[in-house]
This record gives sequence, C-alpha cells and structure tokens, in this order.
Amino acid sequence: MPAETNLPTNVEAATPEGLERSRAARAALKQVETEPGAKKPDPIVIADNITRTFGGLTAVDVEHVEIQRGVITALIGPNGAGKTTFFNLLTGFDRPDTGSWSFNGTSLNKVPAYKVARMGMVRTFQLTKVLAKLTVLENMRVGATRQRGESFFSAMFAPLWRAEEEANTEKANHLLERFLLIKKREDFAGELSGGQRKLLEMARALMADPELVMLDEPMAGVNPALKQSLLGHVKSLRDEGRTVLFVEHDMDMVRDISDWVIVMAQGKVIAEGPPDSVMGDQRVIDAYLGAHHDTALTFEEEERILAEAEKELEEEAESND
Ligand SMILES: Nc1ncnc2c1ncn2[C@@H]1O[C@H](COP(=O)(O)OP(=O)(O)OP(=O)(O)O)[C@@H](O)[C@H]1O
Repeated sequence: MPAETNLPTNVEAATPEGLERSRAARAALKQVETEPGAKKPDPIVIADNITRTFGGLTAVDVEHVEIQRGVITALIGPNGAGKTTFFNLLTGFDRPDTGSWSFNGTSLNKVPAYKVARMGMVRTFQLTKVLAKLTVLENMRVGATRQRGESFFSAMFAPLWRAEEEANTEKANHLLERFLLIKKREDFAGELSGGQRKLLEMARALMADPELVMLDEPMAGVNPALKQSLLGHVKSLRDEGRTVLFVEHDMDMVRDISDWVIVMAQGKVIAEGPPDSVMGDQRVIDAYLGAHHDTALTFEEEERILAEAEKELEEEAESND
C-alpha cells in the first residue's frame, strides 16, 4: 500500500459553466445578512422548525435555515451540537419530531432516504465494517444501487440489471480515475489509507450524480500532507456546478474552502456568515468555550484517560529501547 503522500494532487473536474455558476452564486452571497436563518438569493434547501429529541434531550431545534445553491457551506459547532442529527434528518435517515423542509422546492417530509438521494441530495458515509470488506469497485456499485432503492445483492447478481451494471462500472472507473483510486479498484476498501477512504466516500456519493453533496467530516483521519489535495477535490465538486454542504471540525479547512458557514450549538443555529466574520463572532467563540467547560471530566473518565496516556508513554518507551 503506498504512503498517503504519494497521492498526486491534480483535480481537473471543473467545467466553464460550473465555474461561472459558482462564481455568480458566491457573488450573490455578498448581499446576504450575517444572521441566523438569513434568507438566501437561491436556496436549494429550506428548513423550518425542525426539532428532534432523544428522551429528554433536544438534539436539534432549528427555526429556519437556507442553503445557497452552487456554493460550499460548512456546518460547524462544538461536539454534540446536533450537526450529524440535522444531516440525518435532512437526508431522510432520521425523522424529526416537528418541522418541514424542502429540496429544490419539493417537500421532503416522510420521503425515504433512497428517494432523497434519487432526487439529487446525497450524503457521504464513513466506511463501515461491512463496506471495508468490499473492494473499492464494489463500494462504488453500492453508491449506485443506493440511489435506486434496490438491495445491493439483487442489483449485483440479477441478469436484468446487467446493462445497467456495465454502465455503472464505466461510471465508477471514470470516477476512480478522477479521485486517484483507479489502481486500488480491486483492493479491499479497508486497506485504504485515511485520505484514500475520504476520496472513496466522495467518489461513491458521485455515483448518484447528486446536485447537493453532503460530506460528513471530509478531513477526519486525513494525513495533514494530504489535506490540500482533498480540499481541491471538494472545491472541484462546486466548480462543476454542484452544491456542497459539509460537517467539519477542522477549522483550517472551514476557513480555506467555505463560502458560507452555519454554526450550531445545542441544537440551534446560532450564527451564519462568511468564514472570517463567523470565526470572530463572540457568540461562536462563547459556544465553543462553553462546550469545553461543559465537558468537565468525571473521576472515572479522568482515570481512564490517564491510564491510556500512561500506556502510550510505556509503548513509546518500549519501541525506543
Ligand atoms: N440515536 C441517539 N440516541 C440518543 N441520543 C442521541 C442520538 N443521536 C444523537 N444523540 C445526542 O444528540 C446530541 C447531538 O448529537 P450529534 O451527533 O447530532 O452532534 P454533533 O454536532 O454531530 O456532534 P459531533 O461533532 O461530536 O459529531 C448529542 O447530545 C448526542 O448525544
């Protein structure tokens, strides 16, 4: 398996029309107020009064939010802010207690996840244990079958699907070339490096040819040397005319590539705006600091962390012997 740093960084997916559209969409954002729930000139997603509780805990309580078409929007916030739950609700993987939301003007209430994907709104998934046991190409096929709502195995083996399978394989090969994974096509996905897994997640989502791509922590577990390459790939999604919404903790990435940032804390949207204005916003700073104070360790947690740290130090000392 090659080292992560061997991956080339070229990305050639942008199209002139896509670039022009994304430039216009970004320019239009300049007129938008930097307030939670701000109206956008051309929203692809609009959500109203979305709540989701787990027992007594309100995980999501979003009054109003709009996602601008054709730009890269980051969804940030401290741990437990409700970002993943909100992602799951928008894409039909979870059901809210209240609220309504639409994609391209069509209501998505009670629409199952596979239909949401078929409509053009696709989220990435981190590599699960099962997917890790499939080859890279098989993972890409799962990406294609998900959108149709068929089970993976019936789609793989039924002769009726053969022509479609061939088309899917061709599409998969094309995407694997673009995401620098073609040489890994027959390898098990579980053997990929952290960065290659992220590329596979993106490539797999594109099998459904989505208009809106929702990335779940695209930088998690990625070698710092590879981050610029991954950033290029995320930008390429926008520059070929797609809308990108991503959840991320890596603030450098958020600053580097977001056109707009939405901040959640305790289930609510507490700030919105361009990256620089949001990062300097006192409400945002307070939310992050507050979250750190809230997570004061219990005695047991402190003991466990200390034991882990000691073990790491011992292992390091042994390997230096
Ligand atoms: N299935 C569930 N059952 C019970 N509680 C849940 C469930 N899913 C999420 N929660 C709780 O809802 C809150 C929001 O969680 P969520 O994972 O959406 O936050 P997040 O902003 O994505 O956090 P992180 O950045 O740590 O991934 C948390 O308090 C979490 O413990």
